Amino acid sequence: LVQGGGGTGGGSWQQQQKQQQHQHQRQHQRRWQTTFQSDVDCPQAFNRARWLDGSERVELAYKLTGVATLALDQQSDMIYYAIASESMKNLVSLHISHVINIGALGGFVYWLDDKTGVERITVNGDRRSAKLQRLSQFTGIRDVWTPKAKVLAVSTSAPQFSLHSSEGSEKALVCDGTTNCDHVHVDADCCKRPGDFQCLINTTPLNDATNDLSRPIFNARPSSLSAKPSQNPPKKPAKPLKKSLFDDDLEDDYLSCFLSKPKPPEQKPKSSLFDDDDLDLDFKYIFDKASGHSEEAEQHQKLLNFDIGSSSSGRYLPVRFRMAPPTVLVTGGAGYIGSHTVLEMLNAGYNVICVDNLCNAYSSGAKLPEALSRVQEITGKKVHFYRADITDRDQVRAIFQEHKIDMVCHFAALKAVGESCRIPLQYYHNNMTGTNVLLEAMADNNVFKFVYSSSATVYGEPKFLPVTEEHPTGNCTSPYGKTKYFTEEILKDLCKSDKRWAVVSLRYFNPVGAHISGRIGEDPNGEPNNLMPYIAQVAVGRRASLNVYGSDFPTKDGTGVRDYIHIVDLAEGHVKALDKLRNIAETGFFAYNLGTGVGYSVLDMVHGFEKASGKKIAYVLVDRRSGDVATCYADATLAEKKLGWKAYRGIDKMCEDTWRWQSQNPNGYANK
Ligand SMILES: O=c1ccn([C@@H]2O[C@H](COP(=O)(O)OP(=O)(O)O[C@H]3O[C@H](CO)[C@H](O)[C@H](O)[C@H]3O)[C@@H](O)[C@H]2O)c(=O)[nH]1
Repeated sequence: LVQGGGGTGGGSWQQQQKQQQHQHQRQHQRRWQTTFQSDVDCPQAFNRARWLDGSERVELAYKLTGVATLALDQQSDMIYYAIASESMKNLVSLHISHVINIGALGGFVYWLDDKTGVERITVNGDRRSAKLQRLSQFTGIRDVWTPKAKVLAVSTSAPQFSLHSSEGSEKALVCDGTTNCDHVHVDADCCKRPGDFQCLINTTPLNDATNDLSRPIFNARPSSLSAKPSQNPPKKPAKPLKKSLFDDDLEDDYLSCFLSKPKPPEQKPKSSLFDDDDLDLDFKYIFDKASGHSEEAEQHQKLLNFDIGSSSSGRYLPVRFRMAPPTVLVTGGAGYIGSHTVLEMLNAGYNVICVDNLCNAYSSGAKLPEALSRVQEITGKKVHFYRADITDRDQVRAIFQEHKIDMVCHFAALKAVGESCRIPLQYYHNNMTGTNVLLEAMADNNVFKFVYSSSATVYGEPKFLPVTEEHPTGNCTSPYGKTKYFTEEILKDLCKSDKRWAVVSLRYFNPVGAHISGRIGEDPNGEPNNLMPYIAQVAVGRRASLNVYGSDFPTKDGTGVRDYIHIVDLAEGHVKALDKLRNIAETGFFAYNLGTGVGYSVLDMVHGFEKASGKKIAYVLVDRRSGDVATCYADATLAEKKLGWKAYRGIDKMCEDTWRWQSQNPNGYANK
């Protein structure tokens, strides 16, 4: 995955280090023409790599991120060095995505696939054939082709961006200034003509009269470029090339591209880009439509996680944009937390593939487990589902073979504290071996972004409150808790051993509640272990009364105090974690508490539920349950700071939503 231009990076870095940057710019004015003027987040790797030149810089970014970054403007030889160098040997495909920088091909996208070397180049636009063929000869790359790309452009710091139709004057897409534009508003009236589009990266507000919006950056019309396969394997250069690969008429070529008036499409594409009036098209949709057939659509999807190049003019700025969402494998996706998270992920535009062995999820025997079928019904989006066990290596590998997975969100685990004391081996096998199998399959398939479903249980008995992420971990009493703790340790070791891993471990406090629709919720097998489903089942008449474990804790009413968090808040936390992983090249292990920071007692929850349901909850005060602590609640400020996430649904909402689910589904999904 590559962002082009010597100026990879963005303004957060620039803002922090303006002085250094100016110095850097002066020093490298010729070599690195691109300036850094956007306020988009600058991926960490780019920051770290910024003082290195040439292929060194590229290689460093690659090592740090597993993502190839080619930074080039006038130093196009760098492509050659980078491809030929040892550290890039795993590259199989190169996508030349974008042309902005004067005198250079401004953006290059690589994606890793296999360990066989670069095999394919794709390019957006139709003006690079000579260069690509030369690149093909130099590298032995077998296939050079041009997809029918429709190129999109977005702005960063500007309050709006625009994508113009081929006439160059009408607004096609408008998005309000965010750097992460999954969904854009499409003005269907001016998007109906098929085929070609021009990009404008508009760095100033649209109402700025000085900004000429009709000026195209380049023409993204497809061409029929193809190069002959080369028989020769890639050769390492004996010495650096004297001439640039792309030193011929590039600048002219670029300029003509930049300034030329678009030609009408040579042939009518099979379908219009925007052949309906849907005003909420997302980029994936656009690309699926644009590419006309599935392989190209799939290729396009691979190109979507990149930051687009920058220009030295200051007029066109580096942009992070996404034309289609990544594909996330969700293990345990049919469970309580999994299904709610899948729903939020779909709403956020992710493609989701679920795997679940259904050991704790209801299925009527239909293709989809009931919870996921309802998630599809609520979202109107498709979920791919595999009934499979993550401890089964072959099954897991088969899923990775079948799909191009970008990230993994791992919920699949056994979770009952008491049961884990009775059958610890099953817990260790399922929770830890399963995770190892998954991680191995990920690494084998070059997938290194992982969101882990952890728990406040890793803190053991709190030594201080609220519990921050700095609180020591590992003092867990149950085998279940230990599996969460050990897995976190494995993940930390993994991140230390290989800098490509980016892991977010989310430490949940006490998830409760249900989706507002009342269609999905918590449906435990047998007698509930946890408080909220127990209360709900008493309210609905399935159980006679609640046992309140302990009334002599040093708390306001003697009952245990916990940090209950609404399941939808929790699910949104996962989406934020995925967003972080997909947008930032930073790697390593990160743990965040997901809680509200507020503690409620057992009796608070009972009374809250009575209020929401209008039902009396019968309860009996009994002895403490072994292993229960008096009070536990989170400091969740780190998640707010780093993920931009905060829980905002309170106890009333938690109880209301649980009741809606339980009263509409008194016997859970089976509804017997
Ligand atoms: O029938 C019940 C069930 C629970 N409780 C009380 O309700 C509170 C919450 O208990 P839960 O079982 O709902 O939740 P825990 O805090 O014990 O455990 C939860 O949070 C832990 C982390 O703190 C782990 O993640 C664990 O898996 C998860 O269930 C505790 O004071 C408990 O004693 C009752 O009084 N009666």
